[in-house]
Amino acid sequence: MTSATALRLRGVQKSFGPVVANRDASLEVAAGEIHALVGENGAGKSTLMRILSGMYGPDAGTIEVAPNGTGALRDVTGWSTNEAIAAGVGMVHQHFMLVPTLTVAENVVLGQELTRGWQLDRARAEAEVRALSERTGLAVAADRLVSELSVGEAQRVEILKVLYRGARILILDEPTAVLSPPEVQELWTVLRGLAAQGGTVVLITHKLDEVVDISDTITVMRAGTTVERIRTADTTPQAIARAMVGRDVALALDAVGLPDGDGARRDDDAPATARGTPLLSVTDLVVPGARRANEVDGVSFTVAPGEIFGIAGVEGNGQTELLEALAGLARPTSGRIALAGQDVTALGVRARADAGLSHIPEDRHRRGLVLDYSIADNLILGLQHRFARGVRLDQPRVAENARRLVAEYDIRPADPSLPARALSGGNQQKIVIAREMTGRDYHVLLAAQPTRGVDVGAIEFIHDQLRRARAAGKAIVLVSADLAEILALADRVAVMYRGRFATVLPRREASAERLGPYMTGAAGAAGEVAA
Ligand SMILES: Nc1ncnc2c1ncn2[C@@H]1O[C@H](COP(=O)(O)OP(=O)(O)OP(=O)(O)O)[C@@H](O)[C@H]1O
Repeated sequence: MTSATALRLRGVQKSFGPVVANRDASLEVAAGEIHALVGENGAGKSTLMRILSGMYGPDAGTIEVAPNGTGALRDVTGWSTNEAIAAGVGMVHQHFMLVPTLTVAENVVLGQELTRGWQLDRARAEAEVRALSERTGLAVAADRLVSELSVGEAQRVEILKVLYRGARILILDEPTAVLSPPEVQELWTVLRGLAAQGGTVVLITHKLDEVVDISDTITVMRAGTTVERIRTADTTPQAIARAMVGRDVALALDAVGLPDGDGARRDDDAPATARGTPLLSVTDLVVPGARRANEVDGVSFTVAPGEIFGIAGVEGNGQTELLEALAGLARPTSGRIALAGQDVTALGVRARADAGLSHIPEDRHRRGLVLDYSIADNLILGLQHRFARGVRLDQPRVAENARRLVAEYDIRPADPSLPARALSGGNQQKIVIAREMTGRDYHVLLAAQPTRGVDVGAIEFIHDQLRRARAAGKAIVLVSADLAEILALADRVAVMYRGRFATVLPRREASAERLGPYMTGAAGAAGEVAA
């Protein structure tokens, strides 16, 4: 490696109470390099990067950084986030840290306010954010409220915010978990541009095809420590997976988007056609929204027992609102939703759950978990009435349920009394999946980004659970930004574009090549051709 070292971490140690998150972890990245940090859920990746970005101080070890990614290394051990930002080190977190009541532009300039007199110069902020958005190719509407954004859009705002602060060492924690393939390509262009100008990128991702695609070097973490450093050119996704997990996970690899012809596994156990009266029937559904007059603009479909209905599309085309309306979290202005023959359009969340609906929400922090509750309590969230004895919870049953699910879903650390907040992102996701797939006898499962942030081993497991649910005759609506995931699981695939289904295809006719133009609006219903 001829370039100068941009950052060096040595012997980093960090514990949270009894949990050792990092032990003797080391990392070295050269300036101008895109470096991937990989490892199983809970391996300690986020913690290590939070230490680098000043969010946590290490218990032991040293952090050295070349300010602005160039020049001599400086010992910055224990620095604050503000000091890190001033030295050009910025981190985009896995869970968003934006202020929902402010606009996109206000969030981006927050802390670096452009003032006019006493007031924020909103027009200037918006103009600057628009210019940055154009320069980087990260499309956002500068004047929109953050509370109205989909997770994919919020992700772009987080990246813009860090770039606005002049980051030269950019740390991204699973940035592509909610991005569709074209959005991922856009992000790669941004990162390559940054690296070409001498910037440095550390990327945490579970998608090993991305690692091979974008990184120059890789560090593998296992159980809190860094176990291997690899040059990307010398490795394969299979070898990286083996280093991460310590066993062969070849089966899961094609389901996470490794190219094999059309980029997805053929699902041989999929039923040729699912039969029977639909368990979910949606007719002319219209949901109002902030971006467009109708976020969901007249959508109709049915899902039969034993069928997985996949909804693909670029984030922000109404998928979020569609699922929220189906779950009872958003009110449609017109249309009808029937669940196992019962009209549930006017029912609330709880009544729909009782009618046989389960929901894995896309935003696990806002909708899926109470972070300060224990793992055990989160595993019965919304199901408390089923665990009641008189007016109290039947604690032995709650504990038994937690013990069983923690073991079955391999939730780590395996201590049900820990608050959900103390778990890594992927382990938090496993809590939501475990609860929604086992807690009630459901007919219909709404699964939004079900494998977001989970590692290859866990993806394999979750996909298996979804296939089992299908085999047991459930109707499943799967929304995923990951087209490979949709193609691996769905029996039919709809592409959502600007609030409508641009196409619905049986799996055997769906491929990345065929669906791509519908996702970008280049092809669509009535043969419209978008500008
Ligand atoms: N604030 C915290 N309080 C208590 N424990 C924590 C905290 N943050 C992390 N941990 C624990 O430290 C370990 C490492 O977590 P970390 O988030 O760094 O893992 P990760 O590799 O980023 O995982 P993932 O891929 O799931 O995001 C986990 O066991 C986690 O439960």
